[in-house]
Amino acid sequence: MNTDLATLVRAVDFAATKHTDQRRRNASATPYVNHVIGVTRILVEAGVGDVSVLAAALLHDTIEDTDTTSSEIEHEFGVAIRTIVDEVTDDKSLEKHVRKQAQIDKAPASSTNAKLVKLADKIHNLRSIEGDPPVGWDEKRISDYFDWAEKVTNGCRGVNAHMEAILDDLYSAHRTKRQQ
Ligand SMILES: Nc1nc2c(ncn2[C@@H]2O[C@H](COP(=O)(O)OP(=O)(O)O)[C@@H](OP(=O)(O)OP(=O)(O)O)[C@H]2O)c(=O)[nH]1
Repeated sequence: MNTDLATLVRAVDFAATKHTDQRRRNASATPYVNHVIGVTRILVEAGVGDVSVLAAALLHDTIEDTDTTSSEIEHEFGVAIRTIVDEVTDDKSLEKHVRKQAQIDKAPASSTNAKLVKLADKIHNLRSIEGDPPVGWDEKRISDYFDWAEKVTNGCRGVNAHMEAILDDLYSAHRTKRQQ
């Protein structure tokens, strides 16, 4: 058996099961699992082939947004994948502004693997905000998200030129749009 392929298929199955009742906040309420699959696709297209990073991308919102525990991830997928998922998991018990600041503060000292997942995650969120924003988000909320995401991803630079170039283009296009 190809164990890397098996790990990835188990991760996508696990994520689809855990996120089964969740939807994104866009108008068409896209199934949540589309986000984590999209994030993983961005990594693959950026040349990332490490199965631990790809599996962690598929699982990156399971602890934060479902009943999944860190030990469950470790039991199912091992320590390496659990470590990356833990690193990119926000502490939802914190107040929103503290949690958002923590992402900015934690980014520079994160592992390379966690930075890769963060960059892809933000690319997917920013692209979807441009084309199909969460319901109720006005121009200011969108701009605030771009500004915050830029601070987080600035702390993740130096790990993947392809994704960093995509982000540069997204931030620059958004600035141009804002000035019009
Ligand atoms: N663009 C977009 N985002 C959506 C959508 N549905 C849910 N989200 C999530 O909403 C978060 C951004 O909304 P905020 O109001 O800033 O944050 P909050 O949900 O954490 O309070 C993102 O999480 P994040 O904390 O930035 O990243 P993550 O680490 O949770 O992925 C994103 O994953 C959607 O339809 N479009």
